[in-house]
Amino acid sequence: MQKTIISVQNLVKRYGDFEAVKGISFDVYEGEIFGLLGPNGAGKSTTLEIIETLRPKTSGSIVVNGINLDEAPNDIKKIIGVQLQSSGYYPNLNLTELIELFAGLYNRSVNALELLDTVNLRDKAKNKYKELSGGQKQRFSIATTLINDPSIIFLDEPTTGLDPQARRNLWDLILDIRKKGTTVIITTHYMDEAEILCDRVAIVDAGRIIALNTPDQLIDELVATGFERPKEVKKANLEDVFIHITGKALREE
Ligand SMILES: Nc1ncnc2c1ncn2[C@@H]1O[C@H](COP(=O)(O)OP(=O)(O)OP(=O)(O)O)[C@@H](O)[C@H]1O
Repeated sequence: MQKTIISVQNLVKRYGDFEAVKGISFDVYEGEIFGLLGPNGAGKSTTLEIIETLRPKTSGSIVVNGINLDEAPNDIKKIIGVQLQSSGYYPNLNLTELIELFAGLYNRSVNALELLDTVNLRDKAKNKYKELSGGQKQRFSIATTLINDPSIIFLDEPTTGLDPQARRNLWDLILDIRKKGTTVIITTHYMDEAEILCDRVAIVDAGRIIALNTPDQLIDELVATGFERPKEVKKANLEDVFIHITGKALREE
C-alpha cells in the first residue's frame, strides 16, 4: 500500500473572473515521480505554486505529509524543496556563496561543494550564475531545491530549452534524487520525458484533470480503443541519431 504524501482535494483557483483551476483532486505517493502534463495555460504552474505555498488558493484542501496547508504553511515549507526564481540569484555572488546564502535563509549549514557535486557543478563553484550554460543553470536550480534536505521537490519544466545530452543528464539527476527517497513533482511539455521519468502522470487541460495513471496504463488504454500510429514507426528517431553520433556525455558547456 502506497503512502500518500500530498493530497489535493477540489482545488480551485480564480484570477478575478477567470477560473484557472477548476476543482482538481489528486494524490501523490511517497517516493514517486509524479508528472503534471498539459498544454500552455492548463493550470500546472498555478497548482504547483499553490502546493508550494507560494500562491493563495481560492478553495479546496491541500495536505502535505499530514500537514494542512491552511493550518501550518510554514511547516510545509520546511519539508519541501522549491526552485528559487533566478532573479533571486544575486549577480555578484558565485555558486558557493549563493548556496551559503540560501542555506542561511533556511537556517541550515550545508557543504556547498558537496551539494554542487551532486549536480555535477563542483568545477563551477567559483563562477557566477550568469556565467553558466542553460543546462548548468537548470542543474544549479535543482541544487537549490535540495538545500534544506527536503522530502519533496517541485520542478517546473526543468528541461525546457536544453540540448538532448543535457536533458538526459538532468533525467539521471532527477532519478538519482528519487532513488534517495525524495518525492518529485514535475511539470513538463515533453512526453518522452514524462514516459521515462514519471511513475504516474496527471494530464491537465483547461484547469481539469482529464487523465491520471501510469504512462504505461494510459498508453495501453489508448491502444485498447483500437488506436494505431498512422505510419509504421522506425526503430530509431532523429534524436537517437543525434545522441549516437555526438555521444551521450555531457558537454563542456
Ligand atoms: N497572476 C495571474 N493573473 C491572472 N491570470 C493568471 C495568473 N497566473 C496565471 N494566470 C492564468 O491562469 C492560467 C493557468 O496558468 P498556469 O501558468 O498555471 O498554466 P500552465 O499550465 O503552467 O502553463 P504553461 O505550460 O504555459 O506554463 C492561464 O490562462 C494564465 O493566463
